[in-house]
Amino acid sequence: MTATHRTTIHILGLGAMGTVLAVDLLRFTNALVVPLFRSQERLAQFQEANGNKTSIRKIYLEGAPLLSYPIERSECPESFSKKPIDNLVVTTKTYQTKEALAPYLPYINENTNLILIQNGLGILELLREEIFIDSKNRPNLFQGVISHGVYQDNAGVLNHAGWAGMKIARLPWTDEDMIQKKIIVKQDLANNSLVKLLMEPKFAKEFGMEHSTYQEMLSGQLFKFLVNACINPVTATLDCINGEIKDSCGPIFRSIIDECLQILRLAYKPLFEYREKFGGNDEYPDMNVNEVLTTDNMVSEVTRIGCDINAKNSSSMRQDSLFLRDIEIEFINGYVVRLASKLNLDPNSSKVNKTIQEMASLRLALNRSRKINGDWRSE
Ligand SMILES: NC(=O)C1=CN([C@@H]2O[C@H](COP(=O)(O)OP(=O)(O)OC[C@H]3O[C@@H](n4cnc5c(N)ncnc54)[C@H](OP(=O)(O)O)[C@@H]3O)[C@@H](O)[C@H]2O)C=CC1
Ligand SMILES: CC(C)(CO)C(=O)C(=O)O
Repeated sequence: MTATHRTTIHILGLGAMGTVLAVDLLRFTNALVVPLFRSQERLAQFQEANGNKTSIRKIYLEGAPLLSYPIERSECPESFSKKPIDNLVVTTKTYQTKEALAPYLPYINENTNLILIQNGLGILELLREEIFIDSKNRPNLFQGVISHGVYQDNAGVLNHAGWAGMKIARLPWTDEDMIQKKIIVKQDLANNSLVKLLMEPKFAKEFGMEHSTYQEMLSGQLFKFLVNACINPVTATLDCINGEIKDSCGPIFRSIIDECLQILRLAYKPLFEYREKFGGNDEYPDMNVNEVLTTDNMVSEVTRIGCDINAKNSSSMRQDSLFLRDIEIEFINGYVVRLASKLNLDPNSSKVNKTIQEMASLRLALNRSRKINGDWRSE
């Protein structure tokens, strides 16, 4: 009798997103889920505090069940098996990616499948230009655009608050490969171990997985990017809950979105010209981003998703700012500023996003200063 094959998947970043993924992989697949911790000390903390289990409370479900699953094997740089990595999930914050990957680079090769499950843009450029420079040794790269909402409560429990699924696609290492044929999706679903695992029917249904071409996923990624470019820095700077600004956020969201779209249309030209070039060609999926990614539509959609659907949510950037953690601004509004510079545009073309970036960073600095010097308002 042949032993059942088990896919091994390493998770770099067992935080909110890493945990929500790990728990459902353990619930619905027979994968060997191996978290990679930053140090021996952090690994020991996990084992002592959690009894080698990963847990999450599904508060969107009746009774808000707490789900816990044993972790068979955990590793860190010191204890790593030193064998080639088959499948690697990166669920660290964007600004932690390079440092987190560093100890494992010798074990990532052209047979490794690596998926980024992160908000924002700019990590692909970081991987291409600073980490996987040798094109012959680059892993198969994928992106996950995740819309589940997870926060850690005061008791330290992770709460899965919003169920909203995840889109995945193979990332192109070069801009020339940005537009993919439908056959790429079929081939990965049939042959790629990571895609096969993430698209296993029970898991895919429960986690809301959608597997598509890069251009289809990118359209969703830019949509989510505009949501984050508005909600995250504005609520962090104002220190408010998302829904509080619902009736007054229109002008600032319009300024941010209008400037973002002017720059994104230049940087992702093939995507915005897609319908003209590939419309009617059955080898490619039908898609028209120009109907969705418009300023008027996105002001309405960002307000609906950010201030209606997520009205009671504290944005992840406000949470990071309140807890004095670094914020992901460099990979959201800061990315737009860098993109404008890379495209040799006039600095004024990204003035709004630069100011938003500076204000969010100033708010974090103020929160940190108040922690050290006290809050002068109460003196
Ligand atoms: N939370 C949410 O609801 C959503 C988050 N996202 C995005 O997902 C991404 C991850 O966010 P989230 O899960 O909330 O972040 P968290 O801060 O909850 O998790 C990040 C994890 O990465 C770990 N980590 C950091 N550096 C290293 C390292 N060098 N080696 C190993 N592990 C490391 C951290 O561990 P340690 O404790 O040791 O620092 C932490 O457990 C972000 O881009 C975020 O914007 C997207 C949609 C929703
Ligand atoms: C959707 C939104 C804006 C919810 O707050 C989010 O993704 C975040 O907070 O990072």
